[in-house]
Amino acid sequence: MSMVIILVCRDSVDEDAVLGGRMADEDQGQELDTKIYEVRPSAGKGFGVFATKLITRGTQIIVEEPLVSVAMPEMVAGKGFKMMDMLSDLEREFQALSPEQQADFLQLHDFRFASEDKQSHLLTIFRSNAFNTGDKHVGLFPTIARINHSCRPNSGNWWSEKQGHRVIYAALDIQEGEEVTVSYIPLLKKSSERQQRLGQYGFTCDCPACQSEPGESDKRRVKISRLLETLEQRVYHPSMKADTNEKSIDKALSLIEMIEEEGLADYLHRAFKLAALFNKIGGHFEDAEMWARKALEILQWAEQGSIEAREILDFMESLAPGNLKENSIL
Ligand SMILES: C[S@@+](CC[C@H](N)C(=O)[O-])C[C@H]1O[C@@H](n2cnc3c(N)ncnc32)[C@H](O)[C@@H]1O
Repeated sequence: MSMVIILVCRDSVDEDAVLGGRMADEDQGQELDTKIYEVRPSAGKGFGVFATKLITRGTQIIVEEPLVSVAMPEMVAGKGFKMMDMLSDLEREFQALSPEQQADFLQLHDFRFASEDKQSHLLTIFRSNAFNTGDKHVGLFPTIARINHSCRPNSGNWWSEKQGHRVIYAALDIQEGEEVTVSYIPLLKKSSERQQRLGQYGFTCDCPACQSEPGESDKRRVKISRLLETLEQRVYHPSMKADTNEKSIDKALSLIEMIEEEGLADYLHRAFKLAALFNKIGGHFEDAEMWARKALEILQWAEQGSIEAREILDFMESLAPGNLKENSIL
């Protein structure tokens, strides 16, 4: 749902250490269980985050505020972010940290290209680990930074503007001992494009999607991407023809199936929402409510009162018999 903007981390860590993380989320009135994960070495990937017991889908695994957050540097087409513009902000933020926090920062992965041997470590560590903190800022989350990438991740990743924290939640059941994974990049791309993006992080992904039968997964992802885009446009300009809307419902259902087959759980809420909207347009209010409820469930795993979750709640309210004559989609 929310995405890493950054570059790479290198694979040279002190493999003796096992780290813990901050796990209390008082704002959401929820005590998170500190023992559900541990940070430990992950073969060939440096550190990783692992489930220490079954983590059922929907569980918030990590809720973390950024240690530092700075304005996003300007993006230059074809060249990426102007990282040097960020350095002075980063140095100022770093100086304001306690010695322990500075140590937490400096322990994180530090990927640098060969041409960067003189580059500031603050900058390369930050670049290797940072996640968005809103549309215009980017920050460092020391525990979340230990989560490795998969193109078929088992966890979702959400920035809460209201709470000022990032949430990692289980999008699927995660078995005891299984590694917790998120995606660093947009996933509705072919494997070759994904690998190119991940090259900036200094590794080649060997997740099940990247190892699967060449072509199959790529084709499905391209199809999912096109269908999502088409249906998300069409739903706000629905056809007056009943059979066209019925076809859109079928397409939304096949979208859900493809997303499930491809193991992209983090994209499901968008497809559920489409199924809900097209069912309402088609006058199938019970089905509309059922799909809306599924979308809401996922959105609420990440954040109870988000704008997106409230939109779905409003939609569900609009399905009540007295409200239907309004005839708006949401
Ligand atoms: C944000 S850090 C993740 C945590 C890191 N493994 C650590 O030890 O702190 C990103 C770095 O982890 C490694 N990494 C992440 N996902 C990986 C994957 N799927 N395969 C291999 N290495 C991966 C790469 O070195 C990457 O630059």
